[in-house]
Amino acid sequence: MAGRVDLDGNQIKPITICMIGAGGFIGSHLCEKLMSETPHKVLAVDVYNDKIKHLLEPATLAWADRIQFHRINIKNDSRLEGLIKMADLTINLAAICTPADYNTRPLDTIYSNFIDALPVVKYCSENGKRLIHFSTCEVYGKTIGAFLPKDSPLRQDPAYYVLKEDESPCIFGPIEKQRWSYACAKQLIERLIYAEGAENGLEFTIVRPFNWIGPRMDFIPGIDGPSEGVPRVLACFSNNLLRREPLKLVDGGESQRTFIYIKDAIEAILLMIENPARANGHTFNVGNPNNEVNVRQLAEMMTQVYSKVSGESSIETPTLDVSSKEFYGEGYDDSDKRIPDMTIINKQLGWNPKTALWDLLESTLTYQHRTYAEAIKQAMSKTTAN
Ligand SMILES: NC(=O)c1ccc[n+]([C@@H]2O[C@H](COP(=O)([O-])OP(=O)(O)OC[C@H]3O[C@@H](n4cnc5c(N)ncnc54)[C@H](O)[C@@H]3O)[C@@H](O)[C@H]2O)c1
Ligand SMILES: O=c1ccn([C@@H]2O[C@H](COP(=O)(O)OP(=O)(O)O[C@H]3OC[C@](O)(CO)[C@H]3O)[C@@H](O)[C@H]2O)c(=O)[nH]1
Repeated sequence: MAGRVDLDGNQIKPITICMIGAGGFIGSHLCEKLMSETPHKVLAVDVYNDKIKHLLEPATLAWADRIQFHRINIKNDSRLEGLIKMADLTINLAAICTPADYNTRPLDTIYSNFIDALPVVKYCSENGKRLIHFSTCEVYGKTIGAFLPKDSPLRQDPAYYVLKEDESPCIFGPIEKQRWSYACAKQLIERLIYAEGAENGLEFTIVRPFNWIGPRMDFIPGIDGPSEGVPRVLACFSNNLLRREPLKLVDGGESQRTFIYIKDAIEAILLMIENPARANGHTFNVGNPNNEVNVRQLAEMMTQVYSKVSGESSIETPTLDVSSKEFYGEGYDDSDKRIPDMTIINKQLGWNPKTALWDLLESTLTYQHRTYAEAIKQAMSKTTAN
């Protein structure tokens, strides 16, 4: 760790980071990276710590004096401002960010993604502290291309669907499509942060993740999360594969996504943390434009990869079509296609993603199989016995 330098050749000084939402999927990987590869300290704030337990215990771990867990709900805890004041940088990851919640719990979604983030922005601005805020690729909503006639040759032109931080519009559906409650709340907090930068000099960076996936993402229903819960697609499909049931394709599985391996994405965040002069004032897409599939192709690939890592053959009918109303309920809508433009992050931080989709699915599904296969077998045999 000695002699680490930033992208401009300057010595990197150890800093203290207040990481809100540190106990979640991204937070757990970021904490791991900061502990194992940097000298920085982390004040880890969350309501849960299961995903970072391995970093907190035992006290003999090499980084034991560099990470502290604070069980705090940022909705209503006066300790938050003190922690932000103690830190050089605040990273805010806290959010409700599973699509199944956006149309069924729209108020919680809006409060979580806008109202609860307000004090964080305010404390950073008032105390002259730097902020890295996690937004989402969903702020782009639908592509311009989605509104072109199905047979239009313009649909082949990247200008109509590649998503650019400083050019693309944010296109959401009507208000009764409550799916967009999340994207709209994220967009407004981005605008507020930008305005704090413009009017009050807040030093900020906004991150727009494009479907980061990997180990520890969400939960497996009935094992380490509620039986009726609906996580994001990686965990939904992992759950189906582990239980040997068909993978459910919402509205034909036609929506397209680009998936990036969490470990590649975390490299980008570390560059932002350690290169403030290059990252401040910017909004960055963080994704892998080379890993595009539609959801049906994702299901097929996951089925093949899971067979390989588990040694089990796939079931006779591997997928099942379901309507979005049946799966998510009233008010669901979808982003059609999400390809990140990489110009800004490339220019500012020289960062590029590395891992191909097949490879990231192989390491992720190996983890899912090792972590959950036995627990699922036991849970399923109990259900059969009852
Ligand atoms: N994973 C992705 O691909 C992705 C994509 C787009 C945007 N994002 C954004 O990145 C951030 C992190 O996402 P994630 O995938 O790690 O989600 P996650 O749900 O795993 O992590 C969020 C964490 O925030 C915590 N949290 C929520 N409300 C809180 C509160 N009031 N007080 C304290 N802690 C609270 C949760 O307990 C959880 O541990 C979110 O802001 C999300 O919108 C993620
Ligand atoms: O069993 C399932 C689950 C989902 N789908 C479809 O897969 C697409 C992707 O779904 P998911 O990963 O759950 O979420 P989104 O990509 O739509 O949204 C996320 O993007 C970033 C973030 O902001 C945070 O992670 C979040 O909002 C989608 O088309 C589902 O309908 C399926 O077919 N079967």
